[in-house]
Amino acid sequence: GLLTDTAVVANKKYDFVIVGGGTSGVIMATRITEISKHTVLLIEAGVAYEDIPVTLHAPALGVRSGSQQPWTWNYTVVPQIGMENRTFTYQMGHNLGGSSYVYGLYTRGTDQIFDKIAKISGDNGWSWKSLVPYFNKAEGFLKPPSGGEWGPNDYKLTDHGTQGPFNTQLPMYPNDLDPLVTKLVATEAEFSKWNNDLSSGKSLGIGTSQATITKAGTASNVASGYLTPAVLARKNLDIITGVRATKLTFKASKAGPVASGVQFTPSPDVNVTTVLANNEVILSAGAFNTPQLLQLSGIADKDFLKSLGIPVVLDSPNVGQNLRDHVAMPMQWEANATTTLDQLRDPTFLANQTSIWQQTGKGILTAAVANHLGFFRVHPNASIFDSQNPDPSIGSDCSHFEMLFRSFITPSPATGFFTSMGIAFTSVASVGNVLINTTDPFASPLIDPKFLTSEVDIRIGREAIKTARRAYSSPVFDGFVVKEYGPNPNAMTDPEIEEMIRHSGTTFFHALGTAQLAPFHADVKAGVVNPDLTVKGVKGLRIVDASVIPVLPDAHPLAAVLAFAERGADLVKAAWR
Ligand SMILES: Cc1cc2nc3c(=O)[nH]c(=O)nc-3n(C[C@H](O)[C@H](O)[C@H](O)COP(=O)(O)OP(=O)(O)OC[C@H]3O[C@@H](n4cnc5c(N)ncnc54)[C@H](O)[C@@H]3O)c2cc1C
Repeated sequence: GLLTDTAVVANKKYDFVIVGGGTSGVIMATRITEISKHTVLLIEAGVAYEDIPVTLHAPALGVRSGSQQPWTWNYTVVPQIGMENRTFTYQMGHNLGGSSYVYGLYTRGTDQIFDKIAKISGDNGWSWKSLVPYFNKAEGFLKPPSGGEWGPNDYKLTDHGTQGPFNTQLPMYPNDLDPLVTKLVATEAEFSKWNNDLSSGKSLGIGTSQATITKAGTASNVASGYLTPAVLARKNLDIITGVRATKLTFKASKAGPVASGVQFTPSPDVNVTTVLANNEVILSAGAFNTPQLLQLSGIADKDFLKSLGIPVVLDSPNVGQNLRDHVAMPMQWEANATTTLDQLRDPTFLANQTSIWQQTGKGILTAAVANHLGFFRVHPNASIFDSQNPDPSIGSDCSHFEMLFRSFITPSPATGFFTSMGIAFTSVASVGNVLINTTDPFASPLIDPKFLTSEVDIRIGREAIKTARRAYSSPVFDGFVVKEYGPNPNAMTDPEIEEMIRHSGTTFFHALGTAQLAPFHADVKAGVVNPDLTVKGVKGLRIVDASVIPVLPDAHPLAAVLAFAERGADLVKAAWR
């Protein structure tokens, strides 16, 4: 059941103790407890699903949930040397359901990414073909009504799951941009590649987005999707929220350290409670907190641990390294429109729409982050790659950047209506890290994506911005797009555009890779976990979350995280048959 009292679980033993009730942790807990002999405790630091205000489950409002809330971690990255030493906030989910709820686009990425992961790990189970059943297992795609409402072609499903707990669907709320994007595809050669299904494994081209929205018009969330009343009623599953895991405990064995349990506490001034794991401790605390917890527990580079006075349990130099993330660059234009989401800044309009949404699950509050998006490679004539700056994309089908056609900007200025192009650099060369600088488990780890420290990322970004401007300068948008608004419409030359990127770039919130997987035969110098996600050099410890994914998909990564967790659960079931 759902617990909040630490006394209930103190000194109890479970077969599996899962740390982090986010995207991956919820899936792990749900799937493992399908086997009735396995007992599971899921520990979540953040708030219960019910404690997220109801209106934030409206897709268009969740987007605006912002930082400094009980349901987000409110992290800030360290000053970014590639970004004029700026910092920016990083709102990882701090709630049962984790980061699955905070935004809302579903994209699986290009097949070559997963085939590369299979190659790196020496495990064909991580290939695109092997993962499709796991993508499908998680996904509950709500089929669009037949007919050609979305895009120039009828929407054709390739291989999607329709029975899974995590709902996806085509956008529920059309906007003024939709017919214009369709026309752009039909009339402009550069943008003529239409993609019927951006999640087919081939992602290049413009297509209708797949949004993480439920049938009821709420934002999809693993907590509401997986943790049904029947699952919550399972006798072999306990979930405790509002408590933070502070350390893993170990016992010695001939074969090396064995993870034996987890210490946790609701706040720094309350003594820790220890809970023991018969079979495994599973870390699903996400790309920042999983490496933090490993480091606090003595699993990291030994010299680094010694510098902080932490006893070394295992010298594992890659813990916290290989942080990968997408740079985001929002480009904004004034629009000759009255129906963009900017309307929501009017309190009366917002109140009316909130009531419509609450009563019917419909209306503008069901609007997706973007109704159309496109994945692109840089123009072949751009010749931006050379021996010093090789192409960072994983394969020739992978995108270099993405453009989201959006019918609003955030924060919305006091007056006026806007349209924007959410740009992400989807093939990124810069690599960062997440390292603690204190033994205080309540302190934030130092999050350093090292954005724009690779020259090639700037070059790709410049091409992306020029491409976005070419798109919105098409005559197709005459009468709708008025003029460029931000972040710097005067940045025209390459050095000016570079300055704009360094000055205004931020994250697309797609961090992963900080406990990357490596082949079974390779030691800790190659990676943190084995292909079955067990931690190298320790027994009884597994990591299942975004941290293990060694290559950043050229897409929004939630779909990949869902698939990794679904397979991760099968790997656990197979190991403890
Ligand atoms: C703002 C934002 C927007 C995003 N938008 C999209 C999008 O539109 N499309 C997309 O595909 N992807 C998106 N992503 C990325 C995607 O959501 C993540 O990659 C994915 O959810 C990560 O899953 P996870 O299981 O690794 O971690 P999470 O889902 O973050 O789960 C980790 C959980 O562990 C808990 N936890 C952490 N430390 C502790 C501890 N010490 N003790 C107990 N519990 C702990 C956290 O509170 C959290 O609930 C977005 C991410 C963010 C942050």
